Amino acid sequence: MTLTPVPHLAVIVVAAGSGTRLQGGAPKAFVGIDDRSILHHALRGVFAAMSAQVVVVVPRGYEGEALTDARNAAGDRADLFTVVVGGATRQESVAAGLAALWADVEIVLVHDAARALTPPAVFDRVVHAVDAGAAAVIPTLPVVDTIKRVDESGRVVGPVDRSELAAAQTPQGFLRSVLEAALAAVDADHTDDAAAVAAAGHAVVTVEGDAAAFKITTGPDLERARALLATEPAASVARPPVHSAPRVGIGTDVHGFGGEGTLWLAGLEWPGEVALSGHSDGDAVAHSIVDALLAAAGLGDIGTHFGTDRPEFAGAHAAAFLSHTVQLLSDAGWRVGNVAVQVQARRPRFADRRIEAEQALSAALGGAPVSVSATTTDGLGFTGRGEGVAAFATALVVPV
Ligand SMILES: Nc1ccn([C@@H]2O[C@H](COP(=O)(O)OP(=O)(O)OP(=O)(O)O)[C@@H](O)[C@H]2O)c(=O)n1
Ligand SMILES: C[C@](O)(CO)[C@H](O)COP(=O)(O)O
Repeated sequence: MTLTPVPHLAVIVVAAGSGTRLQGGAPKAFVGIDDRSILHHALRGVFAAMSAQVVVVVPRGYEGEALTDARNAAGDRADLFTVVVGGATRQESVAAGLAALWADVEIVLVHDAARALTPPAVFDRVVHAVDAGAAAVIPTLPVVDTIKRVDESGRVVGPVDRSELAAAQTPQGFLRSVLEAALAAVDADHTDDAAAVAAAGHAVVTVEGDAAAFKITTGPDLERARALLATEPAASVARPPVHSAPRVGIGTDVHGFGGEGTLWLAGLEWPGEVALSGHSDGDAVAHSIVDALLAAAGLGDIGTHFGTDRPEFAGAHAAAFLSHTVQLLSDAGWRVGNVAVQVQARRPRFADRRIEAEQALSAALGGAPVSVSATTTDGLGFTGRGEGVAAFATALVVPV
C-alpha cells in the first residue's frame, strides 16, 4: 500500500452530483459497480493512496449511506473522514468540502467520486507536485481523437489543434489558501477547480493522468468499470486490506430456560436438558460470540444483523449465526483471530463436552480457535438459581 507521508493534507471527495447522464436510479455515487457503490470504490482508492483527512460531499439524505461506505473503506482510519452535504453545482460542493477541513490542512486534493478506479499513483504524482511547490496541479491525458469545432446545428466550422489540448482528470491538488481564495472570488461556475484557480491568476501545472481514472458519466462508462473490476480487480484498482491492526471485542448474552424442544448451547444439542427461550434457539454462547466479533470489527451488534425481522434466523442454530458473522467480517476486510467464551450456568454440565463445544464453534467460524470455559456461581443470581444461562465472550479480529 502507498501511504503518502505528507502532513497537513486533505482530500475532498465530491459525490453530491445527481448523475443525470448515467440515469442509474440513484445519485451517481450511490449506484453499484459490483456489490459496492461507486463511492465505496472511490473511497477505497483514496484510503489506499494516503493517510489524510477525507471529506466526503454527498447529496442531502445520503449522509447515512455515505457514512457506511466511508466506514467500510476507511477501516481503522474512521477518525479521518467527515461527511457533509453538497450543493447544486460541483463548485458549490467543493466549497462545502473546504468548509469542513481541519484547521491545520495546508494542501487539499479535490477528487470526483465518479473517477472511482483512479490508481494510487495518480494521487502520489499530484501530491508530490504540490508538495514540491506548485500552487495548482492537475492530472491530464493527451487527447487522442481528432477534434473539430462545430456550430449549433452540428456543422463543422473548423479544426482544433489537439497538440495543445489535454483531458483533465482528478484528483486536482492545490495549496488550500489558493483554492479557498479562488473560490471566494469566483464569478462563474467552472466545471473543475483548476479553472477557478486559473481565473484567479494562478499557474496550473500538469502531471500524467491514467486511463483507469476515467469518469463514470454514462451507462457504457459504468459497464467499463464493471468489466475492469470483474476481470482484473487487483490491477485496475487498488483493493488493499484497509485495516492496519487487529482489534478486540466483547459480547455478552443471557437466555432464560423455558423454550420448546431440547436445549441447544455452544453449538451442541443437549438431549434431556430444558431448552432456552429466544427468537432463535437461545444459544447464549453463540450469540455472545457474534456480539464480540461484530464489536471487534466495528460492525454493530447482533440486533443490527440478526433482528427479529429476519425470519430465516427464527429457530436457527449456532452454525447459521456464526457462519453469517464470518461472512460479514470478510466483506469488511476482517477474519477471526480467536475467540474465548465463558458460560455461567448451573446446567448443563460442560466438563464432559467442553472440547466438543470448542470444535463445533470453531468449525462454524471456519476453523478459528475457540476456547470455552464454564462456571457455576455458587447458587447466586439467576444462573445460580437455575433460571437461565449467561455467556461472556471476547474475540480478536485481524485484517484479511
Ligand atoms: N452538485 C454537484 C455536482 C457534481 N458533483 C460531483 O462532481 C463529480 C463530477 O461531476 P459529474 O460527473 O458531472 O457528476 P454528476 O453531476 O452527478 O453527473 P451529471 O452531470 O450527469 O448529472 C461527481 O463525482 C459528482 O458527484 C458534486 O459533488 N456536486
Ligand atoms: C473535474 C472534472 O472531472 C475534470 O475532468 C470534470 O470537469 C467534472 O465533470 P463534468 O462532467 O465536467 O461536470
